[in-house]
Amino acid sequence: MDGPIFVIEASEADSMAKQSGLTVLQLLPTLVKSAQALARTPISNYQVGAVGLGSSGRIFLGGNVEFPGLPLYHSIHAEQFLITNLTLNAEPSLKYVAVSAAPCGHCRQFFQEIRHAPDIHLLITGDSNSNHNCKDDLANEEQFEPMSCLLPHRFGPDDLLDLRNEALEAANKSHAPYTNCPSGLALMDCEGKVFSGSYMESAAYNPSMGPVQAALVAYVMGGRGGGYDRIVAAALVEKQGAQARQEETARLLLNEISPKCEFQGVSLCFQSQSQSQFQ
Ligand SMILES: O=c1ccn([C@H]2C[C@H](O)[C@@H](CO)O2)c(=O)[nH]1
Ligand SMILES: [Zn+2]
Repeated sequence: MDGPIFVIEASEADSMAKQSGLTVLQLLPTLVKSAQALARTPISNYQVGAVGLGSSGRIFLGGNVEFPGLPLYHSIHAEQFLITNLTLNAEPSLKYVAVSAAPCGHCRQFFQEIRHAPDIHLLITGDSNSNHNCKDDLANEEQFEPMSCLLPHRFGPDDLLDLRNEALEAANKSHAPYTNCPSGLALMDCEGKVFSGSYMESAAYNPSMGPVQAALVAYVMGGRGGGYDRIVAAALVEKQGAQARQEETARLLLNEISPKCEFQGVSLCFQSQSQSQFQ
């Protein structure tokens, strides 16, 4: 039984384009309607279609999916469907996307996880009534907008990696003579400013200062009086198998004061007893 089509092979995409006298790029918006037809929208009856061209020349389709009886956040956006489709099919990278409606903020952020995200180009076709098959209205490359315009000042995986390096640097500055379990935590605010803190142990144990508290001191001092909700990401680096683990307690505190903060816990091996070997 032939089911709905979610992936078009490169050779098939080529011949489809040739048959319609189009380039493969121009073919994308003409497929948006087919992508919309893949949507499962029992709640909104609002069908979003997303069509993507990968570096292999394959074309991928995605539609939004809603689940009645559950909170709305269980829904899958068409863009997320598309990106998942690419991942499931091991597509190396996404180059161009045509989508029936402007992607929401979450989707723009979700696109950032893809390799070379700022270079992905996107075209918003409008609803299914707009006719991109029309020869006078053929999509050309300039009509596709780069993701860097759709989401300026991006927060991407590199930021989190930078944050991890900051946390590592802070861990190296720890004072942990009693457990030999150094740790460091770096926070990032919504402007991209980073605040880091190092673990400091006390001979009386309990007065020890956790890396999350130390980083929050840095934030309170340097964060221009802003609320904790301005903290968007945190990275913690600590020793693998540490007997004094910080991750759970750091998560607990940050979850409480800044629930939307993205948290990354990293446990790393020591190569020797020396803290300078921490990596
Ligand atoms: O970027 C967006 C925004 C919304 N939707 C879907 C979610 C829901 O099913 C419907 C109404 O919001 O549209 C998408 O697919 N992508
Ligand atoms: Zn969305």
